[in-house]
Order: sequence, then C-alpha cells, then structure tokens
Amino acid sequence: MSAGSEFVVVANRLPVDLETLPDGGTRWKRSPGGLVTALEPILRGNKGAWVGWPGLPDVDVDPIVEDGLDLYPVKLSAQEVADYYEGFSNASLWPLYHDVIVKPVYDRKWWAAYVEVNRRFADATAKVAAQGATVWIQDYQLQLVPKMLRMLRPDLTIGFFLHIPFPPVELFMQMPWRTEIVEGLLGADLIGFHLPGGAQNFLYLARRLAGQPTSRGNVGVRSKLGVVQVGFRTVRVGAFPISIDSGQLDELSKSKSIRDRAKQIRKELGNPTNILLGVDRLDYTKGIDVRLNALRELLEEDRVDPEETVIVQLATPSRERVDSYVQMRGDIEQQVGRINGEYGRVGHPVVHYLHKPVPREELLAFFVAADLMLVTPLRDGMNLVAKEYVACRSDLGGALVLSEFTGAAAELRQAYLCNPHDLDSVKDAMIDALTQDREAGRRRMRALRRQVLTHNVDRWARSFLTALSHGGVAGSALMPDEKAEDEKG
Ligand SMILES: Nc1ncnc2c1ncn2[C@@H]1O[C@H](COP(=O)(O)OP(=O)(O)O)[C@@H](O)[C@H]1O
Ligand SMILES: O=P(O)(O)OC[C@H]1O[C@H](O[C@H]2O[C@H](CO)[C@@H](O)[C@H](O)[C@H]2O)[C@H](O)[C@@H](O)[C@@H]1O
Repeated sequence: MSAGSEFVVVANRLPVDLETLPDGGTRWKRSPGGLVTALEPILRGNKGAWVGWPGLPDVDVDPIVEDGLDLYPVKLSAQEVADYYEGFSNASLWPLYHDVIVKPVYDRKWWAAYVEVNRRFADATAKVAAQGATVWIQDYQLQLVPKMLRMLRPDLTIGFFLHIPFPPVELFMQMPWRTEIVEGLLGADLIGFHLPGGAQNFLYLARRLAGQPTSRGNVGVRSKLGVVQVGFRTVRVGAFPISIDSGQLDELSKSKSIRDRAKQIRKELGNPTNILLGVDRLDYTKGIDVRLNALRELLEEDRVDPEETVIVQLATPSRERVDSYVQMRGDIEQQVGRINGEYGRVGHPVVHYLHKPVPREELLAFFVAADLMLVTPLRDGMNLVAKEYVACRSDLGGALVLSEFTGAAAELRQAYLCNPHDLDSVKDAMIDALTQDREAGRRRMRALRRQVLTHNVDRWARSFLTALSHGGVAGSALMPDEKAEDEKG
C-alpha cells in the first residue's frame, strides 16, 4: 500500500454510478444530485481521493486510480442497500430532516445496518488516508463516521458537511438514536451546515443530548463559528452555503451550440410565449406537485393561456424502491395527465414531462430557453438548480420563482419568493414573474447573477477547508478572506 492520500472525500456515492446494461454488462454514469455536482470539480482540482458506494449492490470494484482523482469503492450488499440506504437514510433520516413532510419510519434493523455500513466507510477511509491527512465526510448517510474514524485514526483532521437541513429540537427528538447521531458528528473537528439555523439547531442539541458545553452566540455565514467543547477537543460548527461552478456554466451557456439548441427547443415546443421549467430529482421534498397544482388553478382561472404556455418538467428518477417515492411518482404522473387531459390539444400538450436524467448540455439549453424557472420545494437544504438557472442567464432574461423553504432563498433574495404551503402565494409569484416589466426583470437577474457568480463552489470549499485547517476559538474563527469581507460590511 502506498503512503495514502492527503485529501479524502467520503460520501455515500462515488461521483460516478455503475449501471447494468441490457446485455448484463456494466458502465459508469454520472451520479445524481447536487452533492456530486458541487464536489467533483473541487476534487479534480485538488488531486484527492473519494471513498464511496459505486451505486449497484453486491459488486466488487477495484479502486480506480486516475490522474487527479482516485476512487475507492465501498461494497454494499442488496440487503444493506435496502436497510442502510433506502431504509435508515432515506425513509428515516431524510423525511425527519425535511420537516417530516412524510412520516419517518424508525426500524431497529435499519439502524443496525446504518451503524455497520458507517463502520465500513470509516475502515475504508482509515486505510486510504495518509498520516495527518484531511478527511471531508459528506452528508446524512454517514453521520457516525466522524467518531468512528477518529477512534481509528486520531492523527487525521476531520471535517463533516451536512447537505440537507438540520432539524429543530422538536423534530430531532423523535429519532430513537438521537444521542448516538449527535455524538457521531462530534467526532469531527468542524461540522458545516448550509445555513446558520442548522448550525444553531445542532449547538442546542449538542448541549442537550451530549451534555457538552457550547458557545451561545449567533453563528454567521462563513464567519463566527460556534464551538462545542468535547473533553479536551474543540469542535467547531459553522454555516457554509454550497454553490456551483458558476463561471463554467456561464461560459458554457453562452456557447453557440447551446444557444442554438435553446432556440430549437422553443421551436419544438411550438414557439409558445411562455416556457415554464422544473428540473429536479423526483423527490417529494421538491414540490413538483405544488407547481403543477398552481399551474392547473391558473389555467382554470384563465390567468394563464394554455395556447401560449407550456411547462417542461424534467425529473431524474430517484430512490425508486422507497414507498413514499413510488406513491409520489404515481401522484405526479396523474397530475400531468389531468392537466394535459383538460387543457392540452392533440400534438400540443401543456405539460412535457420526462422521467429520466437529461444530458448536461441539453439541461443548460433548457435553462437558456426557459422564461420562468419554477423551484418550489417544501424544504431543501440548498437547491443548486436555482443557482444553475441564474448562472445560465447572461442575457438577463427569464425569471426565477423560488420557495422560501430552500437554502438558496437566503442568498437569492431578488427571486420571486413564495411560500409553497400557500398555493395563492405560488400562483401570485408565477403571475408576477410572467408579467414582469422587461427592465425590472433584467435588474433582478443582474443582482441574482452577481450573487451566484461571486459565490461559487470553489469559494464554498475554500471557506470550509480554510476553517478546518485553521482551528480557533468561539466567535473568532473567521477565515482570512471572509474577515476582509466582513469588515467591508
Ligand atoms: N432531470 C435532470 N436531468 C439532469 N440533471 C438533473 C436533473 N434534475 C436535476 N439534475 C441535476 O442534479 C442536481 C440537483 O441538485 P440540487 O438542486 O441541489 O438537489 P438534490 O441534490 O437534492 O437533487 C443539479 O446539478 C441538477 O442540474
Ligand atoms: O444519492 P441520492 O440518494 O440519489 O440523492 C442525491 C443527492 O441528494 C441530496 O442532495 C443535497 O445536496 C445538495 C448539494 O449540497 C443540496 O443543494 C440539496 O438541497 C440536497 O438535497 C443529498 O443530500 C445527497 O447526499 C445525495 O447524493
């Protein structure tokens, strides 16, 4: 075995998924979701290693050692995929952390699998990391890994980032293994959340459940870290809103091929006045049903003309064997059928719905073509789609309707913000955006773009990793470049 990697990312998934082909063979494809979108460019730039599951059960895959990014697969059995991934991660933790939109299920067998698989990830990471390396553990599937890894390798610097919301005490206390989870996270040196609210929730729970003294002041954005004292160790807690490779998207979206494809998409849709767009994993948190209901009511009330309006909903399949996802897919497809049945014509549906991932360039062309981007989650840690849309609108055209319940809403204040629990609020935001004055729309988009282009994914990673490497004390752990920014106000 070589000396190991100096920088290791640990995430449930590798950035690529193995998929089975009809002839029984396999091939790699890009993994779904925003975590991979955000981290892949950073790791390539940092010559790191990535420890994760290759996406298929029961497969033995050798490490892939490439120039720039080494991949270390962790094998999961079919039973572990059912119990650890579909069960505890996505039917217990996911709904609990997303405001219990659906009822979380707590199952002792799932918890046992979660512990076992977290141990396997910790063991695999301990083998890959060089002496004194920095390890960055990602997300809710791996909340026990920080403590397990610290016990195996006290020499490592360990960061943890949660990509989904961290719930308030009233909800978190439902979790039968709440203390184990908080203590698992406290194995890290730095715990990051998208928003100060999540960090604040965690500090409270660390006091209450782990009985550790914590700082009491407010956590800031990329500044003013909170502190938990765990024996002689200081664990820091902060807010680091994630972003995208906005510069790259901006460039790509200006290319002739994407501009041409955007025009062609408009033509293929019958040159409507308004193209509405939704782009999501097919997940009940994303509020796809909310936007379809809002549109149906607007059509019913004659506030939107079905002859001049189409909506394109691109939905990537996700967690397809989890009951709540099966149920939701059926409901959404029924809604699509209902709108088309009532308001479409032959050859002219109102809703264009795809249940498959769309290639990256094609997706960018849809962003360029869309007059109105609908991002209406009931709860979302960040939502990178909202930022991707903005990054692709160098023409200053288009408008963004954005749920207040996304992490992105804290930054994208010039979007048409709405409350997805209040259908009238969503409908009004859609109408305001569709009828916006051209100049006012351009001003909003310019402001949104300034935010997204200056706060890119590189800055997110840098601010987290700088804080991780600096150490420091309560309230004073400001990163150097953020300090200057803070002083400017
Ligand atoms: N239908 C789709 N086809 C291709 N990519 C998609 C599709 N839906 C979502 N994506 C991509 O997946 C990522 C989703 O990230 P995000 O909005 O943060 O939500 P999540 O990580 O919960 O899925 C984005 O990079 C987005 O472009
Ligand atoms: O791996 P899957 O089960 O297929 O799910 C895909 C990813 O979904 C979640 O993404 C979150 O991370 C984004 C980036 O920080 C954020 O913008 C979004 O709001 C979150 O929902 C999940 O957290 C990832 O672990 C999954 O890989």
